[in-house]
Amino acid sequence: MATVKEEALPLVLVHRPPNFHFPFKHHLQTHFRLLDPLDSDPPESTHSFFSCHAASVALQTSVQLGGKRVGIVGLGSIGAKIAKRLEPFGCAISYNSRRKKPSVPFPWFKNVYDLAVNNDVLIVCCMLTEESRHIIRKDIMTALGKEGVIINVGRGALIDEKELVQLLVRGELRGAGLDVFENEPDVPQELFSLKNVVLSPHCAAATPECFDALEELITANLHAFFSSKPLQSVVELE
Ligand SMILES: NC(=O)C1=CN([C@@H]2O[C@H](COP(=O)(O)OP(=O)(O)OC[C@H]3O[C@@H](n4cnc5c(N)ncnc54)[C@H](O)[C@@H]3O)[C@@H](O)[C@H]2O)C=CC1
Ligand SMILES: O=CC(=O)O
Repeated sequence: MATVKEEALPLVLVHRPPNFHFPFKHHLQTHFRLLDPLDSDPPESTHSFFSCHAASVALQTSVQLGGKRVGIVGLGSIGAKIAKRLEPFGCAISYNSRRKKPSVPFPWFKNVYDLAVNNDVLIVCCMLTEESRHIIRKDIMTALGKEGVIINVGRGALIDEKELVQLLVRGELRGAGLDVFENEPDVPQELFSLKNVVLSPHCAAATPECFDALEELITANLHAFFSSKPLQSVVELE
């Protein structure tokens, strides 16, 4: 059997191209379920502050999406599409990324603390690296304030989960929508009994359409690679 020396293998990293269609309906359902009090049909796997309570309770505790200041942590492929869909609801979008993106019209905050101070909602969708681990620390969540809502569809370890749970338990955050957890599949028990939290089991991308699209992308990249053609969505290492 022919063998290839490890050092002879070229390493090419690819990621999803900007036009890669994730099932954003699903992603945004995750967000809107938390933010839209009119949503009355969450899957059974989730419990919702807004939808699992009597209408009278929900009325006192509803959050209106329109007009909210939404800060996006990581304005990549997913973040940009979330912004595009939130704008028509009248949300004021701003973002944090390592560098300002010249083609993006939204205000950029150089650090996550300032983003938190200036927003009502934080949506976390940056990649997890050593640099971004616990990018959402206690002081960031405290800066967001008691009326603040945090949504995480990126990776659990982007948020200091212990601190998040404590703040939610003590009512020092208004709510959270979490698709990802720091030690999956373990989810902190406290979260299950909180009424101001929406949980989903890391399923924001789990649709047949998404998996078909991923398969197509991987196949196209392999074809391109073995025919010495340009690959789609090559990761530029900085
Ligand atoms: N919950 C789920 O099912 C899914 C979760 N994901 C997660 O969402 C992440 C984002 O996905 P895409 O938007 O497709 O990736 P992307 O690569 O297009 O965007 C990631 C963004 O994060 C930014 N970023 C990296 N380090 C940062 C830092 N230290 N501070 C601020 N921003 C930083 C990058 O500049 C980039 O704009 C993925 O890395 C993955 O972990 C992705 C798909 C499904
Ligand atoms: O979490 C899922 C992913 O595709 O990344």
